[in-house]
Amino acid sequence: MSVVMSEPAYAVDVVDLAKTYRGKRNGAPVVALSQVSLQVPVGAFFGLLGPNGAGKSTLINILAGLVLRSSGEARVWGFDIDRQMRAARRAIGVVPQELNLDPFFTPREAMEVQAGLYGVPKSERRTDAILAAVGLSREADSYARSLSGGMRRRLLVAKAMVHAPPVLVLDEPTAGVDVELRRQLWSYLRELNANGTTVLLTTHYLEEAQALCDRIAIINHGHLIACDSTEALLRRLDAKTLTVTVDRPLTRLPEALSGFAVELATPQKLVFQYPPSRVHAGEILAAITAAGCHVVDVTTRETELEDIFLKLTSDVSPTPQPQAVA
Ligand SMILES: Nc1ncnc2c1ncn2[C@@H]1O[C@H](COP(=O)(O)OP(=O)(O)OP(=O)(O)O)[C@@H](O)[C@H]1O
Repeated sequence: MSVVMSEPAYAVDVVDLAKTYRGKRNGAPVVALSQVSLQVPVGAFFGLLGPNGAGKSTLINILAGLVLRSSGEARVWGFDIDRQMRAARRAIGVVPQELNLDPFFTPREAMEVQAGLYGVPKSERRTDAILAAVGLSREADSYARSLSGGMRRRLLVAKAMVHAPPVLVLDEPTAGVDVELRRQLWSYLRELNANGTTVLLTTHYLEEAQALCDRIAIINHGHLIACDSTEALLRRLDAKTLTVTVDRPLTRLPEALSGFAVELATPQKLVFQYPPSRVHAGEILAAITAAGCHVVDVTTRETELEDIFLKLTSDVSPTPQPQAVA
């Protein structure tokens, strides 16, 4: 079954989405999502980031039809998740966080069962091709219980792709996957994305989001606190670090450097923090020379997503607001 659905305005469109879980054993209700609005463009590689308990799984489980929203709107590939539920579910493939595989099914059997669930005609099934793409051809007929954690994770990705959905959603796809397999999975996801699949993933790994995603949304305590292109998010901090080793020990900062945010990390090492949009590293190096020092070594550190993430998530209050319970 190929993707014949016409192209919508957005692959995923969420408006004012809110979810409050009933409290467990008469406990207070838990606000998991609060008025979240975001759009995932068609063809995007979109990262949903946030600390533990931020509401990431709740959001994707609502899109997948596994959790009922309390209020707001959600569309997958233009289909309303309630009013056009069947079409919305066909448009999405979900790779869950838990490795929930039947241990007595082989990967081939698991794929066939999944294809049957989605009503994919036998002639249109691509079991072998998908298993090959995720590197599981050799294990196609082994019991799932004999697969390693990384292989199981890849089988889950393969299962989510049986009905060739235009949108693939992955909840923490590389949790517990070793570096080598993580790279393999990344390259498979990149390939899928390059071939037109819109990918939405949640991750704790900022490095992962930075490496893969062209757009990133950050949620914290159920609130959307940023949604931008990865590049713009990185630019937002406008901060770089330049570490300069000079040829002689300094007892104090030279006068010529007083206009910079700089500190002496060691007698021969100066650490500068500067906004690259307004200050060029060359100006700093020229000032060091003007101060009578020779530069022996220079290193720079770019802003990383982690810096922005820490900055953004540190100033949002965790106080949950009681709302209507679904
Ligand atoms: N079924 C449930 N019943 C009650 N509370 C829930 C339920 N599922 C999630 N929650 C709560 O909702 C909040 C958001 O949880 P969610 O799993 O969506 O976060 P997350 O960002 O995916 O976290 P993690 O990264 O740890 O998976 C948390 O406070 C969580 O305890």
